[in-house]
Amino acid sequence: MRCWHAAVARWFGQLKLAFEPALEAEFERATVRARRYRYRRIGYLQLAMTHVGALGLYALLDNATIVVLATLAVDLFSLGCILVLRRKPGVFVRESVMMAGVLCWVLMAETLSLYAHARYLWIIQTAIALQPFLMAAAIQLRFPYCVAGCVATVATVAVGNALFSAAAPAEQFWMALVQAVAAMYALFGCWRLEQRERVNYLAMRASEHNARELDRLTHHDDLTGVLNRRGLRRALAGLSGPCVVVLADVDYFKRYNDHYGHLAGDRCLCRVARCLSDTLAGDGEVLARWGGEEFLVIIDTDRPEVGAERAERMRSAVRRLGIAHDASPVGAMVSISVGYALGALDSADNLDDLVHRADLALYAAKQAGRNCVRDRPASAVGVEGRYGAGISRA
Ligand SMILES: Nc1nc2c(ncn2[C@@H]2O[C@H](COP(=O)(O)OP(=O)(O)OP(=O)(O)O)[C@@H](O)[C@H]2O)c(=O)[nH]1
Repeated sequence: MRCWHAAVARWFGQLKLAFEPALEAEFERATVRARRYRYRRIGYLQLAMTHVGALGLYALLDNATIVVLATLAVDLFSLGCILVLRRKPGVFVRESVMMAGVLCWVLMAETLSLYAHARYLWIIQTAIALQPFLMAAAIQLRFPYCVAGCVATVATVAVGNALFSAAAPAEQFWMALVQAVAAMYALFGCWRLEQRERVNYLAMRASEHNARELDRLTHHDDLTGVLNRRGLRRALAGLSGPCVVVLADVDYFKRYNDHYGHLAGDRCLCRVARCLSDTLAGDGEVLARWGGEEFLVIIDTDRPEVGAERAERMRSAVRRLGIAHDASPVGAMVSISVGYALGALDSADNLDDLVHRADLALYAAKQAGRNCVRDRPASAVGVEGRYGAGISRA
């Protein structure tokens, strides 16, 4: 019993076609190219089919002029559709034009049926009944437009039959039945195809999201969101030339963890990472978490003074954050020590060498009392002395 209920609920759930509006617009954007391409292809197909159909009608009808005129009308309409589609119209114009293209066929068949011998009428009427099939199976109009198209087709045929058809009432009833079944089938087919397309779209979206997430996890640090080592190597792949490597390390971070707890330590690292990221000047600069509480910045420059300026900017920015660190001997606030080195990046392979040189400078900064900047090799930059008060030169 429950199974039965669940199946019905699932089926009704599947009947829903609509995404929320934002997703609807995204779906339209994602599928519009394929749709335009398919519609154009159908336009060309319709041109070819019109001519094949015209040959058949020529054999059925005595009146050649009306066949030529009807063929010409459909030709012009098909070409018009193709031209409109080339101009990349919005969804309303695009779907309406295609729907009108189908109706054009219906009208042509209705007009021709006026001139048909009574014994051929059923052929033409069946052709009319097949129009909604064409819509659903080949054109695959968006569902609301398919509904409008089917209603318009059935109405056109009903009015045409009532006013002009020479068929007997019993024949008219069977023809109407065939058309109704065809229209229902078309609606169902169109709904099913669009439903599939939507489900596929959602699956594609989910897999793209997963791929992005995998990429993010592989190349970014989970805690701070900045690049990790692997991400940094990828960002540097293919780059070569002079650069400045800046290595920053949070001072007395073990004490911070011990004093405030590991979670607070995590939050502190996140704030420091965001702060360092804000100090980057643009495309030529990359920030990564090198490990634990160490951050690395690569600056695409051959001028050591740029490295000195950027390193000092990082140091003072972190200090300005004003994160309390009661266990730190360096002014009861979180601070970083920074070392930088100028070098040449031949490939991502010699990155370790450059980092090693920056690490030596960082070591010098730690030796100098922390919360300061040093370069590599011995020529220390007394940053506080140069940019402000406090830490002395090593
Ligand atoms: N909360 C937190 N702590 C971390 C993380 N990664 C590394 N640490 C801690 O960072 C601390 C680094 O300590 P040390 O290498 O001794 O350096 P320090 O205490 O900062 O001292 P100096 O660098 O010499 O100023 C260790 O206690 C690590 O546990 C992390 O992701 N989160």
